[in-house]
Order: sequence, then structure tokens, then C-alpha cells
Amino acid sequence: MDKLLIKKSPPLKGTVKISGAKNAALPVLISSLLADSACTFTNVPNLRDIKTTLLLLKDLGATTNQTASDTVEIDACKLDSVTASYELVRTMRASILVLGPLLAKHGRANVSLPGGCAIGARPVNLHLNGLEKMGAKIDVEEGYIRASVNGRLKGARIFMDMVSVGATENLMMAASLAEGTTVIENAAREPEIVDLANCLNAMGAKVSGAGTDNVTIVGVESLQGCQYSILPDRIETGTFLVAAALSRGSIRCENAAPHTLDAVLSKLEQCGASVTVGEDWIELDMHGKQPKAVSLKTMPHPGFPTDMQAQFVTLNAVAQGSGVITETIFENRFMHVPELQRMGAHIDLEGNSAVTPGSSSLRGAQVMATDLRASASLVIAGLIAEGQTTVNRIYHLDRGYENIEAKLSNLGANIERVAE
Ligand SMILES: CC(=O)N[C@H]1[C@@H](OP(=O)(O)OP(=O)(O)OC[C@H]2O[C@@H](n3ccc(=O)[nH]c3=O)[C@H](O)[C@@H]2O)O[C@H](CO)[C@@H](O)[C@@H]1O
Ligand SMILES: C=C(OP(=O)(O)O)C(=O)O
Repeated sequence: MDKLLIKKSPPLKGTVKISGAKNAALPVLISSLLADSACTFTNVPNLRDIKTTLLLLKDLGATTNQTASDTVEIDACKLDSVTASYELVRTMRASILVLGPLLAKHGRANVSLPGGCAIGARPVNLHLNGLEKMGAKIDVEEGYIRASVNGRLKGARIFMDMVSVGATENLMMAASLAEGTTVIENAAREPEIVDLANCLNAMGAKVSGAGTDNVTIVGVESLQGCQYSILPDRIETGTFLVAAALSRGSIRCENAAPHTLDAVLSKLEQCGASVTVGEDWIELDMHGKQPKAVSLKTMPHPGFPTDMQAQFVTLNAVAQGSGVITETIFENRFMHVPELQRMGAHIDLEGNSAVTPGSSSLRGAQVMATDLRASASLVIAGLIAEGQTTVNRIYHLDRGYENIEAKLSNLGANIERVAE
């Protein structure tokens, strides 16, 4: 497996082009299962999770064709299977998102249960309860969710007792082809939900209220293929901005979506960064200063995103003053902390909070992480650590960051990928 070698680097400086959002692209690509003709998606990021999604769609019988580096055509009108196998689902939990579309369009679906992962148990009860409310019969046998419906799914009022991004997406897709109206209450409000709703509407669906906690979907009989450009990745953007802040640098992110990053940008300003935004760009300048530590709690959107928590723990570890970062979404999302401690970071884990008492000096070390954002937090720590940091097992990083080493090198970072 490849690894990244990172040496202490100068303050990051320059321009980085942000890719399409992984978490928007996954449901949007999967929504092609609902259409009666081919879809063309642009601004698709080049990521391992996208390759897995295309493999999954092909495995179901769809044809996929990459016509440019960021453009994919998917024709999923005719399928020869409704089974998402364990082999694919285990490498990408978002595969569960095929459940709603397959059931709505083909009346049946068998999807391997995703199981837990490094950051938490991540059950799928809200996905299953919602589909049952719409008339699906669901059994779990031999590790597979076996779902079927007699005729079409029926519109329903679905109240979710927890805010779930994936369940909101799965139910929105299923409801688009259901008979009657579905109302999802306490829906997730993430920008990726809005992106999926926009794509579904481009196919002819009637989804309204996306981006609020009350989403209404008036079911239609059929959906057509569409052309759709994926939203820019707010987490990739935030990761580069934090890297620039902790290196005391100055960068510009282009092809970004500033309106999706309010909570993150406001924390970066509290750190002492000057942040300027345009319609599709963000500039951050630390004016050579050491960042100040911040305190924050992860929350569903529009609160502070859990996918930016690890990067801010690294920032706080080297910042001036003390800070408290509390994780409220996932029960086990601090795997980066012991690795950062091996690099010399003073971080105390107190329950679900990471407390940083003051500025630590980091030293390079061999580190590895078992999830995507934890890996990113170690890469950015390597930029300011004395000596060399080796980030092993970068499989996870490749799931969610397009060519991170080339993008960071362009900003002046000393980073290279080596094959083992
Ligand atoms: C591909 C994708 O978009 N992944 C994102 C998505 O994951 P994902 O959609 O899996 O996350 P959810 O919003 O569903 O999870 C939020 C919380 O709800 C719990 N839960 C969820 C579903 C359910 O049926 N029952 C239940 O209890 C989860 O265990 C978790 O504690 O949103 C997360 C929260 O913003 C992000 O960290 C992930 O990057
Ligand atoms: C947790 C993440 O992704 P996934 O839901 O695909 O595991 C993430 O993007 O940080």
C-alpha cells in the first residue's frame, strides 16, 4: 500500500483547485438508478470511493463511461441484478444508498449490511424504518438487507428521531418514485442533501424543502436522465484552509462553495486568519502569525461538521492557548489523537472531548490512521513537524482526497507518495 512522506514545509502559499464533493457525488451518481435514460455527471472527483460506486453500479448491470477526467455517463435503465454484495459494501458504507432507488424502481433490493466502521457503529435503522413506513417489507438474513414491495412504494410522513444524512438521501430517492407525497421531518440539512435534491429535480422529481429540516417529495411515475454538475467539496476545502492556517501561510481555494462552509470559516477567523470569499473562491491569510486555539462542538449542518473535527484537533495542538473540541456525532472519532500524541502533541482525551492545553512542538514519526479525516489530520501535522513524517495506510485518504500530495506540493509542501 502507498504511503506519504512529509517533511517540515514552508508556510503554504498559492492557489488550489477544489474537486467535486465526495459526499455529494456518491448519492448523485447512485440516483442514476432511478432514471429511464442515461445521466451525465460533471465535476466528479477522481477518488477511490467514486471508482467503488461505479463498480457497484456496473455490478448491478449499469453501463458507465468516463468521457473526461471529471465526467461520467451512467446508463442504469436496465439492470441484471438488485444485489449489492458484501465485497463492495464493506469497502464503502455509502453503498447502502442503492437500497432506496432499487426498491423504488425495481420493487426489490438485497444490500449487504454495512456494519460498523472505525469511527462508530453507524447503524442503518433510520433507512430501514423509513422504507418500511413507505410499505416495504424488510428482512435481514445472512448479513443482507432483503427488501421488497408489492407494487409501488407509498408516500408517508417519516419522522426521524436522529438527524441522518444518509437516511435522508436514501428516503428522498425512494420517495421520488413512490405513489403520493412523502414528508421527511427532522431531515438532515447538509449541502449534499440540497445537491441531491437539485439533481433529482433535474431528472423530473418534485422535491422541495431540501436544506431545511422538512423535506417534501411528491412522487412521480418516472424520471429521465439529466446532466448534473457536482457541488465542490467543502471538507477538502476546509482541510486545505486548516493546513494553510497551521503553516501560517496564505492560500486561495478556487472552484469552492463558500456558502457551505460558514461554521468552518468562522472558526478559522477566530483562529486569527483573515478570510475573504467570492462567489466560488475563498482566500485565507495568517499574515505569518501562529493560530489561536478554538473551542467547538460537532453538530449536524449548519453546525460545525464532524468531518472537519480531526483537522481542527491538529490545529489546536500547535495553536496558542487552550481549546476544547467535542465530538457529538460519532462515538469513536478520535483515532488521530494517539497518533498525534506520538508526534509530540499534548492532547488530553476527556470523554468525547479533545482538550489541548497549549502550543506543542511536533516531531515527525511513523503514523497511520484508520479513517479518512484522521489520516488528513496526520498529513497536515506532518507539514509543521520537525523532520520527516510517514503516513502509512493511505487507503482511506485516497477514498476522499483527489491527488492530495500534488495539490499540497503545488502550495509548497514537501510531500511525496511512495509505493511500498
Ligand atoms: C458518504 C457520506 O455522506 N458520509 C457522511 C455522512 O455519513 P452518514 O450518512 O453515514 O452519517 P449519518 O448522518 O447517517 O450519521 C449521523 C449519526 O446518526 C447515526 N445513525 C445514522 C443512521 C441510522 O440509521 N441510525 C443512526 O443511529 C450514526 O451512527 C451517526 O451517529 O454524514 C456524516 C455526518 O455528517 C459524515 O461524517 C459522513 O462523511
Ligand atoms: C466519514 C466519512 O465518509 P464515509 O461516510 O464515506 O465513511 C467522511 O467523508 O469523513
